[in-house]
Amino acid sequence: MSLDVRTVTASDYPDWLRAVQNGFLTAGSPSEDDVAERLADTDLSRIQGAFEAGRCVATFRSFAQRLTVVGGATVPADAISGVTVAPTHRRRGLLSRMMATDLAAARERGEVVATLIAAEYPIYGRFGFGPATWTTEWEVSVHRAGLDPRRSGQPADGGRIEMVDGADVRKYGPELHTRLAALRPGVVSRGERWWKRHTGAAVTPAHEKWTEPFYVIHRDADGEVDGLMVYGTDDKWGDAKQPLNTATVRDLIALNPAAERALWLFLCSVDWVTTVRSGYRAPDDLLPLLLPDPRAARTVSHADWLWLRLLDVERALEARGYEREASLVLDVRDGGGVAEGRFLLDVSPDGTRCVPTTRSADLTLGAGELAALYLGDESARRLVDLGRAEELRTGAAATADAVFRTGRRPWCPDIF
Ligand SMILES: CC(=O)SCCNC(=O)CCNC(=O)[C@H](O)C(C)(C)COP(=O)(O)OP(=O)(O)OC[C@H]1O[C@@H](n2cnc3c(N)ncnc32)[C@H](O)[C@@H]1OP(=O)(O)O
Repeated sequence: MSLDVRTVTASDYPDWLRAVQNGFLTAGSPSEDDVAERLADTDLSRIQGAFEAGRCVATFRSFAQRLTVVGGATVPADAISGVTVAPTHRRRGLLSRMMATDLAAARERGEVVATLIAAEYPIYGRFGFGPATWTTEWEVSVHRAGLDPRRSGQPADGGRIEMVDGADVRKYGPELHTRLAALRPGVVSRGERWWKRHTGAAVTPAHEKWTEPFYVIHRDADGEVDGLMVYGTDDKWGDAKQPLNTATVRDLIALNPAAERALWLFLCSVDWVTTVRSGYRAPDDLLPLLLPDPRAARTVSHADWLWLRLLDVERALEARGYEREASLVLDVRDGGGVAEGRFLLDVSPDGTRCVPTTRSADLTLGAGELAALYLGDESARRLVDLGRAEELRTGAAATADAVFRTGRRPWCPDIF
């Protein structure tokens, strides 16, 4: 039977969406409302499908995104999502084919990186991606945390926590997120639909159950909104009538440590809440260490999160900021792909320059390893010790670490 791999049309879209849903192991088809709402927010020219006998058997989607890099600039990113191949058609190269088409188009459009959240670790390294941010989720036993149970949920520094509703979150959230993006490498842009979906103002897919969460904002002492938290609770009680609620954070944006601290302490002060589940946070979030007893926070998940693929090494390395001056020659291996080459990174008071060079290399590494270093999270020394990078000049890994690494780790709050 012949297989047609092509760009999807509006009439293909319901079946394409059904294939995505089924590929992610949810049976059935999406509702007409869900299809219509997603279609309105979709650039069909960036959606690929493989069709056989009139049925979609593989899916691939990309969309325009901005990624914050070290120093606060953003670069245009090719965000990849909805990658599925039906179990009947796996391991015949369909993903490889659609990925090659998409990355070539992204490079043509001038996008600097490609981004994705990997369903499984082993899938995307072969396509030049590397894990650029990691995430940690904690579960806090509130009674063990050593917090004074008599304290109020309000901060003592003049700031204020207010309970609000979904419409307030749609009002304050986008600007807060934009301000967060200027501060934190790894943050990716959020469209309007994200805010609607996460505040109950969009159609809920038939297979998902929407429950209204609680919404709170934090104001600083001048009344300016500088934090936001969305959390749900589960209404659990013990046999002897003890409250045993778990509060699970769905979203938490804090523009400064005071707001971050106030939001966590607020949640740990809600009566009946005995467990706080943090949601996916930066591995160096303030949460565990701000508690008097950080061991009350058990790590329940720690894993790779945002994967990156550099599409334009020169623009990518010139876009980010560096803590110190440097001159480093990187030999990047990319299987002949777009990141392949030898590049001189020159950081000086006059600015940053990254250009192809014939000078001898200091460090040689794969495209995925360069992606892992790019936002400052990975250590060049560790990559050399793992045998994934080679130091051609003594001290080059230490220089790379001094140049690339950051004080706080990059973090991507979103899944897409
Ligand atoms: C960004 C996102 O959307 S993440 C979501 C990814 N999707 C899923 O996890 C849904 C379930 N899985 C699938 O739909 C499919 O198995 C996919 C999309 C992961 C892979 O699609 P395929 O068409 O089978 O991949 P393709 O045939 O191009 O494989 C290319 C290579 O990757 C390897 N590979 C593919 N998937 C995996 C995997 N899950 N684990 C390990 N290796 C893998 C293949 O073995 C092949 O290796 P080879 O070149 O050495 O032979």
